Amino acid sequence: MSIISKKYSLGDIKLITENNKVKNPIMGIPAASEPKVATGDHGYVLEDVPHFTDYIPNLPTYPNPLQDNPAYAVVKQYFVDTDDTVAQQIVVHVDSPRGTHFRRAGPRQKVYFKSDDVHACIVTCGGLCPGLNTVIREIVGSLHDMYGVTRIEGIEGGYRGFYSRNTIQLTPKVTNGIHKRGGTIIGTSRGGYDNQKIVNSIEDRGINQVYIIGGDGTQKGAAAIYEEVRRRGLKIAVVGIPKTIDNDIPIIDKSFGFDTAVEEAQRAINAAHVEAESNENCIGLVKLMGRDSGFIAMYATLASRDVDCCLIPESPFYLEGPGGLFEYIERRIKENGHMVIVVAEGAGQDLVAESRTAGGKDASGNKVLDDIGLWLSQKIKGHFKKKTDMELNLKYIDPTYMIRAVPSNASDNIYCTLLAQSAVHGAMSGYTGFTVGPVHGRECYLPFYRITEKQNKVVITDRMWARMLSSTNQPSFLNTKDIIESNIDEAPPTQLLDDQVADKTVVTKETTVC
Ligand SMILES: Nc1ncnc2c1ncn2[C@@H]1O[C@H](COP(=O)(O)OP(=O)(O)OP(=O)(O)O)[C@@H](O)[C@H]1O
Ligand SMILES: O=P(O)(O)OC[C@H]1O[C@](O)(CO)[C@@H](O)[C@@H]1O
Ligand SMILES: [Mg+2]
Repeated sequence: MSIISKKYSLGDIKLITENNKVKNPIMGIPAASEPKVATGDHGYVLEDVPHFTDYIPNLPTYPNPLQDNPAYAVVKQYFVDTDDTVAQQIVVHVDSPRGTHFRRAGPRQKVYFKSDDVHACIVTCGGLCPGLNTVIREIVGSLHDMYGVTRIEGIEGGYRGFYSRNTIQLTPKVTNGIHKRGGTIIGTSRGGYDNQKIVNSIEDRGINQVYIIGGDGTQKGAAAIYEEVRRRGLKIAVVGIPKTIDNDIPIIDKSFGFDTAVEEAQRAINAAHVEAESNENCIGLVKLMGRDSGFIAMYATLASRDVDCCLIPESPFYLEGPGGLFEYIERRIKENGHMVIVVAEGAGQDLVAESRTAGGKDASGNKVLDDIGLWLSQKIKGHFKKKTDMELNLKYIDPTYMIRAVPSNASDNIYCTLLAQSAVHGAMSGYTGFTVGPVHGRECYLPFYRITEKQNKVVITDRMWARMLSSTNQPSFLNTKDIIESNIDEAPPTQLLDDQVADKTVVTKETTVC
């Protein structure tokens, strides 16, 4: 089987199931819901993605048409070696096991589809994000220009579009230039997920490659679509492309659109700073997106250097008393005459809860948050009116939707291009039930469960948060107990950190890391 490196004998590499039962990779095919994990010498672990050959026997293969493409023919070793994998951890110690690896993305020598037989579709789900149109454009371009595929459809309006809307024909002509526009030309939505209706629609339309662009909720839905497709024994590649402006998807370096969002947030922070500087005793308060993760707020703050306080969901804070937010604001205004505060929308929700107005869930089941920006504005104004003789000026700027409605910037456009090309190469090569993304700058195929099992969060015991604190000079609002109870116990995330801790678990050849 292709998951087994040819360099190892079967005795050296074992396919492991979730229950730690070792299966002979030739005799036993893991059930769909079981992770496909192989181990090798020195603690090498491959968390692989499914392939058609796992559940459909005797499939024909074809030479990859890219070998005749003049643009790629000159590139030496253009095709990815089937044994290439990418390490999850790159900071290691001399005695570290080799650790977890993911399959490297890219074109393979053999493909599992004839170009004329491919019938692809693309769907975008969840909130908007800069770069959605670029990914759509580049999937269409990659399928058409690299593999000669001509039947590509856009599913309108998210998951529910599979069973309730007509499709849009996507061609290079239709998608040309869309990367310069924000939003998604095929529309998006929350809710409306019906697994059976979606798979029925895919099957009825004769679609055999499904590209699903969306966040954590969308990827959970994509995983379930893959399971159903596999249960029905269909040769349909189900491919996820992770999208989240909040950068809360684990494993991958960062998500597309995040850079653009941080850049766009600078405009709001600059405006807040101009207002604050020009008016007496003035606070410029900016609310940015980030339901559960404060990456946009943290990176926008670090980039700007004009921010005096950044509040995120991961770092609890309090208003009154010594070491609290009000005390810090009073000091800062006395010293400087003005200040800028950036608050992520999910910050301080425990405080707002006392006077909750929102509540409930959206169509996808996400918690509807109270407006922390408005709440904080009122609290700060109220405090200064009551407790000080200072006339306080507060300018509240809420650019939330503006930072995600813009087109993607240059670096995100390139990022989206690599994602789309990797996704198409993966599907053409027979991989399915996977999502794609960069791990330490290398595009990888990742099993769905690895990116949906938890959310990526800012680690407040990490050096990046310390850099942020030292740039604003704000108090940490934490005591030792808070720090101990914070995410310190969790495995170190991979995103945007420069001090990853090497996995020191001693892993022997027979040990599983699932
Ligand atoms: N656990 C789940 N299983 C199947 N489908 C889901 C699940 N969670 C969400 N979905 C569906 O996925 C789609 C998008 O979900 P959601 O609105 O939560 O956005 P998302 O993909 O998480 O993106 P983001 O939150 O970054 O905007 C919706 O159609 C929703 O019904
Ligand atoms: O108002 P909508 O469209 O549901 O989107 C808001 C949510 O989308 C996100 O940007 C995630 O996509 C969150 O940060 C935010 O809470
Ligand atoms: Mg989500």
